[in-house]
Amino acid sequence: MSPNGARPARAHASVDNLRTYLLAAARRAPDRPAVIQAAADGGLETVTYGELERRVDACVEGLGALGLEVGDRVILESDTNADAVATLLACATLGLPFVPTSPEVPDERLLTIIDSAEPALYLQSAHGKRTGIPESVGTARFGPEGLTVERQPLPRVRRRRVVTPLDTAYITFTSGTTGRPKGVVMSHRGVIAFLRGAEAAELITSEDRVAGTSPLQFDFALFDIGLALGHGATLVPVPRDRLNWPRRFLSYLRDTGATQVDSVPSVWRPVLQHEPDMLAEMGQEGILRRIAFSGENFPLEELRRLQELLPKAHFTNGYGATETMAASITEVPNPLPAETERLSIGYAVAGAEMLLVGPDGGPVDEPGVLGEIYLRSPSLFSGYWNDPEATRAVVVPDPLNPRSGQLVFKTGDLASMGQEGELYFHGRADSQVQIRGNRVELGEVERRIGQFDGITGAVAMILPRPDGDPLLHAFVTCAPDGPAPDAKAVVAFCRAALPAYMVPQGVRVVDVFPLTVNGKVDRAALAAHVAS
Ligand SMILES: Nc1ncnc2c1ncn2[C@@H]1O[C@H](COS(=O)(=O)NC(=O)C[C@H](N)c2ccccc2)[C@@H](O)[C@H]1O
Repeated sequence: MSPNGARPARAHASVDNLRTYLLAAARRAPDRPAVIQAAADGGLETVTYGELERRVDACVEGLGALGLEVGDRVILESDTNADAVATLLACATLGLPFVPTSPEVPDERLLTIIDSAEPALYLQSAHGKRTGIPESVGTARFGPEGLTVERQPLPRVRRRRVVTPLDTAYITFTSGTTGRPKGVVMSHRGVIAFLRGAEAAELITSEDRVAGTSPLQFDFALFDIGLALGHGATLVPVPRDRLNWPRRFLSYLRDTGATQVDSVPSVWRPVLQHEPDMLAEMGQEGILRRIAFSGENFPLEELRRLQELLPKAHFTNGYGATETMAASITEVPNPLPAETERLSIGYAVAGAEMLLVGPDGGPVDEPGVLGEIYLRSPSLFSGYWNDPEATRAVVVPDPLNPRSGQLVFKTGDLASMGQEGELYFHGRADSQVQIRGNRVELGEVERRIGQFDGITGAVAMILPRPDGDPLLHAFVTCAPDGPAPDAKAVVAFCRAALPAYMVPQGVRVVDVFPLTVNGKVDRAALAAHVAS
């Protein structure tokens, strides 16, 4: 018998733990819908807060019998749905960090994550198809009635008796520009500090139905789960296959009664291209109260078109990194004023603060001057999994008061400040390059190209060349019914308005922009186009 008896450690109900925070509504109103989702028979299924808590406890019982220790990692592979939410809350109850992944993640990437995280257990749903999980990892399937164990986890010594707010809620592996994935370790205290700060933005009420469109390994999905359940509202996970068919996507939003849609900008691109009329109908009915987006800049031409179709909707720009869950939530005026050339990322959520720091390491406090965003936040991550060096590079002493011991997050993002101290995003610091000694504003190049008749989207990027100046290249999408724009004409159009060093040397038309698994424009894939 282990020293603290057979009972696994638990979180005290009165302290910050993802389970207690997200199931608070279950005690207040157990019969309210927590999740509305696609059912196996093709219809819709409603899972109430009471039923969700029952499923959580069934999973806690199954997990508790495996003899795992607080801190043991559990890979959770699933689409976003009620059972995935119940399983991650069961992990939280027992202090088991969940590592979210989804069925679309390729085998070798999952194996890389398993190699790094060394999980005790791998969980997939009853009909999950993944095979080849290493022998060192226990395997089980989760469902509404709890767990079905296939392979017991290896026995481990257990010493912990209590799950504390500092313990890890989840570890999200980001693609990491260096290729080796970095595990962002997020504590219960960090996640809940962010969700509490987000409450002050008053995005939703308990009457809302929040449609989430992100895969589980993208913390936007965890933001949707946290926002919806934290407010006693209803989460409406949109199945992946619905996202690929605009008509089916819009029908699903209508059938589920979604009042808000949370997504990366690219989710709207096919809808704008193929189903503007259906969207306009829904816009007139005013059923979509809010469109919330995050992850990357929303191209202004596309955002303006979306606003024209949804004149009654509120638009919200969520900015920030997984390392702090997010940083700011900013209302975007609808319609966007004609002269607006750059979206505001406003001010940090309640309880946090965005600082602008100049190249000299000192504060930037004059409007219009570029600086790097440093974020002071209680939702700062615990560090990168097993990578103290990478952690030290971004978790740094407060630049304004280095002796205080307070640590802030060095975001790697550039921004400038407006007249009221609100911030405007200018891109990644590491994507700022000089061409012939001039800093290139890729956003400006993209905006100019986007104004060319018939072009519906533009992505500009710098391709470093071994010998000589980097190459400025642009990729464009165009209206399906229009003629493909002539590359030379586009270059001339840029030359008429941009300084020479910001005129792209090459313009290539693509059908659609390639996307990463999280739905962001896959710039590496575009760059490979040019290399080929
Ligand atoms: N609204 C933006 N405009 C423009 N560039 C952006 C924006 N949101 C991120 N980014 C960029 O994406 C980076 C962070 O990427 S990430 O770690 O994968 N996290 C995300 O993309 C989503 C983020 N965790 C989140 C989740 C939920 C709500 C809000 C924000 C930022 O450093 C920015 O460079």
